[in-house]
Amino acid sequence: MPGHPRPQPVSPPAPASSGGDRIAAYDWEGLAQELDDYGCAVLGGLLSPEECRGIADLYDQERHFRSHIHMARHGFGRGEYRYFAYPLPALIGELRTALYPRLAATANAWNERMGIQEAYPAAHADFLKACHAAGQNRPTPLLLQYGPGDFNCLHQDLYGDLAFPIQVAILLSQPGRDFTGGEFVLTEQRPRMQSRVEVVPLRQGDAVAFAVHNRPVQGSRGSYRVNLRHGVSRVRSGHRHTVGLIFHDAR
Ligand SMILES: O=C(O)CCC(=O)C(=O)O
Ligand SMILES: [Fe+2]
Repeated sequence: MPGHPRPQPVSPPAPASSGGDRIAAYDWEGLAQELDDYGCAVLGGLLSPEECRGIADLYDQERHFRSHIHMARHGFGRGEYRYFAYPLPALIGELRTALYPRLAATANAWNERMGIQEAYPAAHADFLKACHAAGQNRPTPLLLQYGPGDFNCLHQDLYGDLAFPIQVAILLSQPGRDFTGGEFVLTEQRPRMQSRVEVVPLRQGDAVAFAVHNRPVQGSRGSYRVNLRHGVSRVRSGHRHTVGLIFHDAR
């Protein structure tokens, strides 16, 4: 149109990189240090807003899931979630497989410091084989949905004897626009001391990796073991979706 700058041709969107490439691009030395220091670490911008919406939209498509939990019925809080069925959506499966070896390095170092004999294999497929041999066959990645007033009580996602000690949650909604409140929180119970709390600020598409159960903390006289729980504070308005990536299968 005369007098108007010509719109630039719209270039096709860059093809999304695979889950594996994305995970490899993070500074894992830095993330491992954060996990050691605080029991949690944030992977900023793991998913694009479009991917977040695409995954959140799966919530109403029954065929992707094996079970549906209403948290209030179990005393878990208020809100609901669904466990994915196998096969997992491709991106979720790729991210879980690619995250595992990075987190296993930290998990193995923690076990050594805590005097726990167990060592996690380098490949997720091998860890899943061990889960299956222990009778834990059901997939645990989940999609959570919170509305106004909903919250997730402090808990630990342990589903059998075999448990991988670090898990990941990805925020799919945009704080401030889609919801308010609904902060991800972690508590750390320390032996003979008062508990410590961590509130993790997340943007849409950010992931937080965190200790599920126990981790070692460096004290002035060696390491001591702390007991963690995670949860979500009350959603004050709007709707909040997250994906949880748990690395052990469930009994
Ligand atoms: O909704 C959240 O941020 C936490 C969900 C959760 O408990 C989990 O992924 O295990
Ligand atoms: Fe959880």
